[in-house]
Amino acid sequence: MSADPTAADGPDTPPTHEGDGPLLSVRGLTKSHSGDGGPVHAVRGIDLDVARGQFVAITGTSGAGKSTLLHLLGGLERPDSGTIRLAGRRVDGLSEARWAVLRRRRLGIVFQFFNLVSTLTVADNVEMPALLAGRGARSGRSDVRELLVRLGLDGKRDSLPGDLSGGEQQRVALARALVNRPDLLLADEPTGSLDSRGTREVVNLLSEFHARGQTIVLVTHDARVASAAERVLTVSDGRIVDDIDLTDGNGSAAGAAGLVELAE
Ligand SMILES: Nc1ncnc2c1ncn2[C@@H]1O[C@H](COP(=O)(O)OP(=O)(O)OP(=O)(O)O)[C@@H](O)[C@H]1O
Repeated sequence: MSADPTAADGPDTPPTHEGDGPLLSVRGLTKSHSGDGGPVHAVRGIDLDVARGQFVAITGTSGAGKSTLLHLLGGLERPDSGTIRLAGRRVDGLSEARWAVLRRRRLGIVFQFFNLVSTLTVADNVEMPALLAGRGARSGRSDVRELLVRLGLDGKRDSLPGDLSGGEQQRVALARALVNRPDLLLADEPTGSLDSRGTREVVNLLSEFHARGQTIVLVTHDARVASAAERVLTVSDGRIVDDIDLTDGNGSAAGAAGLVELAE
């Protein structure tokens, strides 16, 4: 992995080596939104470590603060206090421009609504982040081809997003998020607008990428989706109130049961 181009550390930050410690480390994270009746304390002091390769699902009732937390982790919103470290480097104080670089090079983000460019083909949508990250078109294209094949979308490479099913569009969004081989995939309700078939497709792909070592942090309302993860956090009123390890002790997700359920 190349040196972090976005280093935001001040002199107080001890040097760390990538690979040491958790991929993601959050301490004392808080965030309020301004609401009509005063500040809404969406995130109220979250501590969280996510190991490399871990698949973490964040669940909780509506308004619990899940999306705000995910947005903070992706630099889409700024914390009021607390620290976020990615691969040992503090990133919470990065400028907009540096967050943009970080997102392009090291993060993949998927949302409920796929945010594809409607006038670009599937292949061009997927290739876009590789081009934006300054990777040569040729290496970008071979990665795009490989991803489209792996995601079962090769036959759709020249289609426009509007001609695809919801599940297919989310697979394109997933391919776009993964094309730069991100350290961390963040997903906010990625199955929230899909039917059960689309949900199954996306969950199976997430499980497959996790099995290949992809670190994933996913927000979901859907217990079946959460059960594909190996660790499930419950957020309530801006705090983590439960942290369950679903692995069976051998490193494999007990959530395979969830996949079976989805496949029926
Ligand atoms: N931009 C905003 N401005 C004002 N309040 C906000 C904003 N975004 C979120 N909130 C409030 O912050 C709290 C947490 O919202 P958040 O969207 O993080 O919760 P959530 O758990 O993701 O909910 P849902 O599952 O419904 O998406 C809620 O009370 C919400 O109304």
